[in-house]
Amino acid sequence: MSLSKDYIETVYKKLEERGAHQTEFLQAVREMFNTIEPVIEKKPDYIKWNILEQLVEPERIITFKVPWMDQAGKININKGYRVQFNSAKGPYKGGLRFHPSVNESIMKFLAFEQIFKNSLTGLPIGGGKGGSDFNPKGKSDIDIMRFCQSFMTELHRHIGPQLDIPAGDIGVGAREIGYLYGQYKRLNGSETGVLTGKPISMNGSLGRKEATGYGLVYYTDEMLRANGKSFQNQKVVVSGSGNVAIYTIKKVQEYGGTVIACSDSNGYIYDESGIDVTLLQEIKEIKHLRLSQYQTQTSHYSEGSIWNLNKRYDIALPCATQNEIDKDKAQKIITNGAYCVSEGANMPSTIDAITLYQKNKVLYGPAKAANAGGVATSTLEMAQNASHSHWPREQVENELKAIMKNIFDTVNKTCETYNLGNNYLVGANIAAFTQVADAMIYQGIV
Ligand SMILES: NC(=O)C1=CN([C@@H]2O[C@H](COP(=O)(O)OP(=O)(O)OC[C@H]3O[C@@H](n4cnc5c(N)ncnc54)[C@H](O)[C@@H]3O)[C@@H](O)[C@H]2O)C=CC1
Ligand SMILES: O=C(O)CCC(=O)C(=O)O
Repeated sequence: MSLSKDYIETVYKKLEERGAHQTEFLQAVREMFNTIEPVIEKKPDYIKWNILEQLVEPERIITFKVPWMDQAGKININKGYRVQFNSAKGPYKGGLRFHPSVNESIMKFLAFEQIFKNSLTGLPIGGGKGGSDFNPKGKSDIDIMRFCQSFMTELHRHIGPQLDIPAGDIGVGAREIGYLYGQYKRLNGSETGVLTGKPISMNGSLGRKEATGYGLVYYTDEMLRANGKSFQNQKVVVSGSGNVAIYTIKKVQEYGGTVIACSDSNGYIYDESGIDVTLLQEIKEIKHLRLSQYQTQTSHYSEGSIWNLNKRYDIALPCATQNEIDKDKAQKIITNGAYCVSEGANMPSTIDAITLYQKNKVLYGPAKAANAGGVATSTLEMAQNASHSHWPREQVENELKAIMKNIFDTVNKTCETYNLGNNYLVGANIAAFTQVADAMIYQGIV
């Protein structure tokens, strides 16, 4: 075994021994560690500074109790988290997730991914993530507000515009960010730059809501065009029907593709003539109903995973949740004819699924590059708040487009430098890792 391989495996083994039960976090680290041997080999300083061991240990994990009384007078207790993982590139930045599956492993994997994603944007932001095992599904506005107020009553002392700037993720949209900000303001006074993804009337940025989905399509379009293809006349499957999925579907349609299926956690709709995104928005974004309520003359609803669909399509855009595509589902996607998988969700593909994409020469856009448009636009929101300005939609969208193109160019150039062909996963990981690791070395042992 080479010195660098030996170093990588020693650090991983130690991490595994210390927390074997944190499977999602270990998976995210394994996926990164599988790809960085060439840079560790090239730069002995990474071993000298023990960068990998420094990198996998969060700078701080805040865990707290979130007690709240619901409308019926029942007292509920949830767990709250904020993982402040790495600040080498700037203040901690990353979303909040409210979902019953939330635990420390999921928070750590998301924060770990965020470090590298944020670095790829080229903007001065470190990596963090937070959330709660609170389930917002089916809750009234009053219950959501009470939970958010209690959550922020603790979180407010750990965040700030120069320290840590949370935003949304699964289960946290503009409504939740609004309630969280209201409580922050009661406790600390006006400080608009402390949260992003705010409603527009509360100094949020135009274009933030659409940014992750639009950014995914901009990034994927760059990747397709670099390989002589485009969205034009392509059949596309998008998982999820939340924030990222809806704006992905919208932009794919603008780019000439047809989205034939989308899903929620219960099932999926299939419509060969294309999803009616206006109807989808009405059902999911406005009325917060189940996807089974979507009905047109040509649509069919089925229970189960969308990745079990047996139809021919060209491009798969997973936009729901982690590990939604395992090896068998990846095989099905390939058998259905898809030549491109590009990720809107964080870590939607297992390591075995990724290996299968690579064996079958599937064009693969890894999440940390492909879905970076949301956090990039959050940083544009921070810039607007800090300069007491409000940019027109066109300005935000142009900046987002330029950032996504720049991310693809950086990844592509790294592929050229390291002779990786179009292995964009390794290109993205190496480009992101070197940025963060070099910044850490400049700052010494901190
Ligand atoms: N909102 C943002 O700006 C960003 C979100 N992401 C990632 O995108 C993904 C989706 O997030 P959002 O759209 O913001 O959340 P959301 O809460 O608006 O929507 C989540 C969607 O995923 C579906 N879903 C959740 N669990 C599922 C499961 N086990 N199986 C199938 N479907 C499931 C839900 O039904 C819903 O349609 C997540 O992985 C998130 O981390 C990534 C970058 C930024
Ligand atoms: O907008 C942000 O700060 C965070 C977005 C996010 O959570 C993500 O990129 O996964």
